[in-house]
Parts: sequence; structure tokens; C-alpha cells
Amino acid sequence: IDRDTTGKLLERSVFRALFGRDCRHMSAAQFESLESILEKHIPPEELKEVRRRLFGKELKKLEFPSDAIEAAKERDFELQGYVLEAALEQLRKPFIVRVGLVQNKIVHPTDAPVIDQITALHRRIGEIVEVASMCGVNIVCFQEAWTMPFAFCTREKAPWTEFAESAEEGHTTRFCQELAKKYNMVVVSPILERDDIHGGTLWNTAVVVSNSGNVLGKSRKNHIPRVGDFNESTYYMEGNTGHRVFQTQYGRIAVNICYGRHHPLNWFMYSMNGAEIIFNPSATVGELSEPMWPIEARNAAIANHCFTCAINRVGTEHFKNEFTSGDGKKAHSDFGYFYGSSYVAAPDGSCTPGLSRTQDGLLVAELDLNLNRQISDKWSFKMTGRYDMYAELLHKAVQPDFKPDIVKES
Ligand SMILES: NC(=O)NCCC(=O)O
Repeated sequence: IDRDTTGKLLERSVFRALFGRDCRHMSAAQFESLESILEKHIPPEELKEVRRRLFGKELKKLEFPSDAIEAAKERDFELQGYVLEAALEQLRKPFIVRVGLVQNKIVHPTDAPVIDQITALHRRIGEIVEVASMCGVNIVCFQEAWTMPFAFCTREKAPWTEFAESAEEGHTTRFCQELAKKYNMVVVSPILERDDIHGGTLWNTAVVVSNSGNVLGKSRKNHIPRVGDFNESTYYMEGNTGHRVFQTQYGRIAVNICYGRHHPLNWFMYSMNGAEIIFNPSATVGELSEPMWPIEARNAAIANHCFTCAINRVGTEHFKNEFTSGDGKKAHSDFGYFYGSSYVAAPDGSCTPGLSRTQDGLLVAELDLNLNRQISDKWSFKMTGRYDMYAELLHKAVQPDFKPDIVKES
């Protein structure tokens, strides 16, 4: 990288994104994406090798109809598309599916009336999903808690709990059912759920709507963060829906919500239940997790012989009342910078470039699900996994009288 033209700050930004080292003052937007910096500053021949090492095999770009490209431009969001191919087989036809990952900023300020905030987000998502349909998307997934600001940092109950809705009958689910029917698309809609059948309890839930328009079911967030300003445990408990997988016309899908991506066993259990594509709708900020982001969902795709789709929101959300982070530092009124960078990873370790760190975007990836079994046959992780050995040890490790097996010099 040319230090003279890019300067120290840019150099530090790249270094941090690649290697996770500290980079003072690098909290906000500042650069578009890691990929765009590499492209700009590395000579083409070396770039090919750098990309192979960092991102796996080179992916073909998807061609989109010109009206889709125009509409994305007019509606001010980034549109990218890639093909993640598999080898042709003799006995099975390719199983081709197009997934759409949507990342976006909130539309209205966080102190606007609740209904206006929700309605504006419905409108925004509606215009992005229309373009997804023009691009042939079969399954679309939105970011975590997409109908609201990520207000859990505040620890205030009002007005944020008012954003909660029934997973089965709420107006957001109705809205997604309309989209699903209209565009013949499976819709994965992560919301703040209110479960009135069980005392009006709140949950962090992904609703899966079939392309028929019926609600196929819901999957609740299994692991609730206890880190930084992610004070979600104030609002809801760990999910009780296990690791269910949804059979759709476009393959078996599962939803591992945000912080669940740090838990390899969580990905693993969705895969054990047969997931071919695992979505990871998220809301996470640069200071906390950006160096981990490109690794975790990608590693899960490799380890579990499946596709993974990591989605993060964009922008900085400001709140009326300041809150503290329990770290002795001054109170503040924003959560930090949500850095987008949504991407798709394949079981062979390849992955798409991330969407922008700063803009709303739609990432379309065409997947051949046959790749899962091809890579499983090649690497055999499911066959060599020794699960019975781990099941036995895990069973022992969770008992109160567990003694770690440590050998010491006498
Ligand atoms: N939304 C959420 O679970 N965020 C936690 C932080 C992270 O996992 O990066």
C-alpha cells in the first residue's frame, strides 16, 4: 500500500480490519470497505493473489437487469451480486438459489413517533425487496430487529418495548407475508417479538415466512450478549426454540441471530438439524467486533459444510437520553458505528466481498447448494467429527462434580 497517497490513517484502518490490532480514533465510517481499499491500492497481479488468500476462489459477478440497477441507484442503495458455484454432478441437478441480504440505516430519528419509525422502515425495506425481486432473489433476510433502532443500549423500557409485535399476527409479519406472496420469495424477518400467549413476554425472534405467504415458523435468539452496551438481557431471555430448521422450496434454512455467531456449537446444531443456509442477522459496532466479523460466519460455513449469510446494520443511532457503559467513561448518547459489511460465505471457504460499511445495500448471491455435499465428501468433517466422544465429555463437563483433566508434574 502506497503510504504517501493513502496516509497513516488509511494504513491503520486496513491493518485493523485485517488483523484486529488497535487503531485509535477509528470508530466511525471513514472508509467504504476493505475490498475497495485493496482494489484501489494493490497492483492487479498481486491483488489477485491477495484476494485468493483473504477471500478464497474468485467469484463471478452476477449480471442484473438494467432496471434493477437503475432502481437501486435512484433509491440510493448499493447493489452487488456474486455466484458461488459447485461442480456439475452426474446424478443430481444443480440446486440453484438466490439469497438477498439487506442492510440499512434507520430512517427516522429515534425520538420520532414509534409508528412513523416502523412505517418508514417498512417503506424502505419494501423498495429494496422490490429490487431483490427484479434480481431473482428467492430468499431475503433483513438485519436483526429491523423495524427499530437498536435501542437496548439505553436500558430504558419506554418507548422501545412498544416496537415489539406478535411473530404470527403483527403488522410487520403481515407486511412480510404481502412481500412473500407478491414476489414468490421466502422472507426472514428478525423482529422484537411480543408473545401474548405467554404473558406478553419479549423475545428476539426471526419470523420465517414461506414464499406461499404463510408463516412457516419462528426462531428465537439463543445467546443474549453481555458485552459492551448490548444490554439486551434487560429486555428478553435466551430463546427457547432450539435449533430448528425450516424446509423451504429453496432449501433448508436456519437463523442464528447476531451474538449466536460467537458460539460454534450454535452454528453446529443448526447444521446437525440439516441447515443448508444459515442466516446471521446482526447489529454490531466497529469498536467491539469488526475484526471478528469477517471470520466468524465464514469459519462456520467451512466447519459445518453449509452456506452462511452475515448481515449487519449501518450508521450511528443517537438517543435522547445519555447512558453509561459501566466502564468509568463519560455518559454518551450513541451506540457507536454499525459497520454493515454484510457477506455470504461458502463451505469451501470462499466468500463474497462485503457490502459497504456506510451505505444501505442489497447483496445478492447465487448459491448452488450441491456444493455443501461436495465439500463434505472432500473434507469429511461430519464423518471425522467424533461427536460421541465430545457428547460424553460435554455431558461430564456440565456436571457439578466435573474435574478438568489436567496433567501436572508431581
Ligand atoms: N446484537 C448483538 O447480539 N450484538 C452483540 C455484539 C456482537 O455480537 O457483535
